[in-house]
Order: sequence, then structure tokens, then C-alpha cells
Amino acid sequence: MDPSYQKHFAVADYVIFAVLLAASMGIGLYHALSGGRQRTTQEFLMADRSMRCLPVSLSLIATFQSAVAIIGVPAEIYTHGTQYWFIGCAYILGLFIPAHVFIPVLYRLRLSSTYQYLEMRFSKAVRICGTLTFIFQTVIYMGLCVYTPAFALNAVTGFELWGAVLATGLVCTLYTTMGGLKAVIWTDVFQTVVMFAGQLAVIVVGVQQTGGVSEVWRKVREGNRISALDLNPDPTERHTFWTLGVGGIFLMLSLYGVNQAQVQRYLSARTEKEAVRSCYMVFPSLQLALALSCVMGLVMFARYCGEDPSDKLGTSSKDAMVIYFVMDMLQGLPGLPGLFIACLFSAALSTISSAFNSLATVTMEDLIKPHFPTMTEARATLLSKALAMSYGLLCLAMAYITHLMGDSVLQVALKIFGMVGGPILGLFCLGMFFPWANSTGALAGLGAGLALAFWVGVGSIVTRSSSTRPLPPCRAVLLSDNTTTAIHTALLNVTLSQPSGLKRFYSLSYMWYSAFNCFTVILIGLIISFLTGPMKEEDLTPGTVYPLLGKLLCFLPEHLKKKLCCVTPLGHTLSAQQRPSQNKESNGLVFPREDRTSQEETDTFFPEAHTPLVEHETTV
Ligand SMILES: O=C(O)CCCC[C@@H]1SC[C@@H]2NC(=O)N[C@@H]21
Ligand code: NA
Repeated sequence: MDPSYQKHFAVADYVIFAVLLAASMGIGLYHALSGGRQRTTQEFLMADRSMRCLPVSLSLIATFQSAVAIIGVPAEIYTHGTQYWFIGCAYILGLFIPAHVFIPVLYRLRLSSTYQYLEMRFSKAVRICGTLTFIFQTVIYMGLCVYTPAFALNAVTGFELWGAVLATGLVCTLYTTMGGLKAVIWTDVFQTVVMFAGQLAVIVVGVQQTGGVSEVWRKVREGNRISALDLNPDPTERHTFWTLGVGGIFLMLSLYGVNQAQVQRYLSARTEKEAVRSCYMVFPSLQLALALSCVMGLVMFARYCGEDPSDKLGTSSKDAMVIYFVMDMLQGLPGLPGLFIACLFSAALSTISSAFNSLATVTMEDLIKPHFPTMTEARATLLSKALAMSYGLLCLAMAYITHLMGDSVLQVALKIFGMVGGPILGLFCLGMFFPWANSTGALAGLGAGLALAFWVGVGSIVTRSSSTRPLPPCRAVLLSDNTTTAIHTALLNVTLSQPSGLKRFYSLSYMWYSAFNCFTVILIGLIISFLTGPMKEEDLTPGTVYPLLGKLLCFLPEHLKKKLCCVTPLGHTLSAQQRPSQNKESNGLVFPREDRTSQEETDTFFPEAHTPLVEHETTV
């Protein structure tokens, strides 16, 4: 680290950072001392199912917008150009499908944990495997989210690394443990505002210090950082419209469709309509977050055109360079570096607190409560708080491990989601869209999906085949035009040895992991289901299958549909006493007759739902 490049904080910066932590603690304390004072798991884990769509939607964004995106996306744009921005196209279907497929199914089953669905549709074993897979994914991802801001700060400002990790971890654990989901959602709202403000400040100051918008635009175009629409169908090409726009849809479905942290927010909404509306409201805010990160990367490129300060930082990671850029821009403006640090830690805190809370929820609901049905509410709530605390400490331990996983934090996060989130998405799709799938098929599918995912993922890390050559730094721009053209032609003419066989398998773009693993689970799951005797219509728990065929073939006349798609209509919202009770004898889930209470909700989305295509008996 070249000492002249070390950036230091003014007192004002530390003050702003401290205010952020204090405000988050304050919100946590408020929710610990108000309302039901977090005395029941319904309140602690589900916010009393009383939330409105605005806070839920801001919390939905905050959950998967951490320091990884704040740092990783600008670094991505700086190095590879704006191709990554096409992931915004995946947000359309990536949010529309959760709003009209996953939310109606999951909301009407009145679940606390998403994985209860797996027991209702398949079996307890499938539920446990789904829960453990989710815990594994979230613990690793949480480690990455804690470590990223601390590591980046330390690289540039000498900011005490483990001090920052501990401060973040402890504050987060405390307000999550005290205030439950209500505190997590309201701190998410506050932290999302801080996150946007911090990024905006850096962009405004950055443009102004680089000579204005037109100057930035000129430099960015000359450095060919504005990527054209790349329609290359090669699945080993890291970022193209297909890997981002289509592969990204499966990534979004795994996060905003079936991930416990997000489903818990949908379920905390007071009505299904509010839940669907909150999902719609995520779209503009997510596009704004993506735009801010991408523009920040472009401004950073325009600012450092001609020189590449990352080698002076003593670390080759472009992620650390983003912090250097920010400190360089805001250095002379006391308070603004503190605002950006607050932005970075807001992004981290809002993700980590959501992870803690969802981990505590699934551990309680899926792993503990089923074995201790007589546990009192007070003990269950106390245990939930102890779990949040222990997960907090575990994530500090995970922090370092994720740092070893690779160079770009964004790439590591997207790989984790693809490798683990993809198979979980496949499990839910198998359950919701294929009535014939049975528990054996589900377990085999999940196992195959995870095995294949880790084979590809680990293989790509080991053979380093996922890192692609970055675009030439714009130093070439300073040469005369024809020289530049000559260099580019020479570069492009080099026939890159197309990897073959296993090497090609390892070079599959990580943006396809979600889709690839999802289809593997579905394919294997269906094959094993048919080999071991497919599920029968009457054995299906009502409301756990989405009439996909019925929807896709909605243009067919009724009598044809009746023959073709042996599907049951979507379930109605089960009132509290209707919820599935653990039946001692049959050790299965016993369902009372479905009530018709929430007819208006069903009518809104599935007018044909109350005229069942195939009359089915509920197991009473
Ligand atoms: O920021 C993180 O912690 C995770 C990296 C981004 C995760 C995905 S990318 C597509 C979607 N849009 C987001 O803002 N987050 C998710
Ligand atoms: Na966040």
C-alpha cells in the first residue's frame, strides 16, 4: 500500500457512521419495547402479518442489495463494460412470476417457513433437506456480506478490519434479536434510503470532478465501456444478453420467488394483494439500484482513464479500487466519505439482519418446533433470539472463508446463488408445476442438482475458467486511432483456444447456474418419480400445485383442459385454525375441508379457481 494513497477519515465521517449504527439500534429498541414487545413468534418472526406494501417492498430490495452490489457492480462495469446492466431485463419476469405464481401458492398456505410447503407437497424429509440447503447457502452468503465492506475499507483506509466486522456483526445481531422482523423491515427501509443517498453523492461529485456529463460520456465511449447488445448464444460466454437476461430470470426466481428471506416478507404482508403489490413495487427500485451502481462504475472509469490506481493499492482487486475512487472523490468534503461508509454498511446490515432473521425462523419452524410441539411461546421466542445471536457469531467465522473464494465479490455471490439457490428453485418448481412428482423424486432431484452444481462451481474455481479477460484499460485510447484499431484487431485475431470437453463444462457462465441446476432437479426428480410410481391426484395436498398447464393452455376449451391437465385449483387462504396440524397417527399432514373465506382474493387472481377443473376430495 503506497502510503500517499492511504485515505483518512475526518471526525465528521466517523460521526455519520456512528449515527447510522445508533439509528439502527434505535429502531430495534423501539420495536422491542412497543407493540406486543416481541413476546410471540408470530410477532418476532412474522411481524404479526401486519405489514403494508411500501416497507415490505423496500425491505425486499435491501435484502439482496448488500455491499457486494454497491462495490461489485461498479467494479464489474469498470472492468468489463455495461453488459451486466442487461440483468435489468431479467427483473421483468423475475418479479412477475413470483407475484403471480409463487406468492399466491405460498401466501394461501399461510406458512411461516417456505419449507413447510415442501412437507405439505412432499414429505418431512424433503422439508428438512430444503431447510438445511437454505441454511448452508445463507451462512456462506452472510459471511461474504460481512467481510466485503470491512475488507474493502481496510484495503484503502486502514480502517480497522476486524473492528468493523465486529461492530457490524454485533449491532446487527442486537437489533435483530431485540426487534424481530418488524425491526429488520424498518431498519431495511432506513438503510435503503441511506444506500441510495450515498451512491447518488458519489456519482454527483464524481461527474463534477471529472469535467461534467459530456466529458464522462466521451471518455466512456472511447474506452468502449458502453457494451452493445451481445446476442452470442455461447453458454460459456460470461456475460451476454442471454446469460444475464434469461439466466438472470432463474437467479431472480430463486431469490424473489422461493428464498425464505423474501417469502417471509411476502407472508408478513397483511393481505395477499399487499404482498403482490410489494413485489411489483420492487421493480422500479431495483432498476434504480442497478442504474446507480452501473453509472458509478462508468464515472469511475472516466475518472481513472489512462491510469489504473489499483496496482498502487497493493491489492489487485477492482473491488477495493471502488473504495479508493470514492475516497478520492469525497476526500475534500467532510461528512461525505462518512455518508458513503454509512451507505456501505447500511447495505451490509440490511442484508445480514434479513439473513439472521430468516435463519432463526427456519431453524425454529422447520428443525425445532416439529420435535417440541408442546414448547411454550415464551420459550420458543427466547430460543429464536438465541438462534439469531448464534447465527451472528457463526457468520463472523464465515466472513474470512468467503474471502478465499475468488476475486470479484459480485461473482462469488452470484455463484453461491446459482450453485445452491438454483437447486432449491428446482425443488419448488418440481412441486408446484408437476403433480406427478413424489418425495423420492424430489430428494433424488435435489441431491443430483446440488452434486452437479458443486461439480461445475468448484471445477470452475479450481480451473480458474470463470475469470475472463478484462477489456483493455483505456491507456490504448491515448494512442492514435489507427494504432488502437491495430491493437484491437490483433487481440481479436488471436484464436482463443475454445475449451473442449470437461474444460468447456467448467467454463459454463455462472449466470446459467440457476437455470441449469433448476432443470437438473426437475428432470431427475420427474424421472425418479415415474420410476418409483408417480404421485396420484387424490394424494396431493390441496393448494400445493399451481395449474401451470391450465394457465398455459387457457385458450383451450374447458372439456379439452379437463382431459389434458389433471390439476387442482389453487388453494384458498386457510384460516388460522384450518392450518395443517401434525397428525400423530398417520404422521402425515391432515387437512380439514378447505374453507371459502377468502373468496375475494381468489377471485381476483384465479376467477376459475372456485370451479374446480377436477373435483377432488380433501383428506379430512
Ligand atoms: O448485493 C448482493 O449482496 C448480491 C448481489 C446481487 C444479487 C442479485 S443480482 C440480481 C438481483 N438484483 C439485486 O439487486 N440483487 C439481486
Ligand atoms: Na442490503
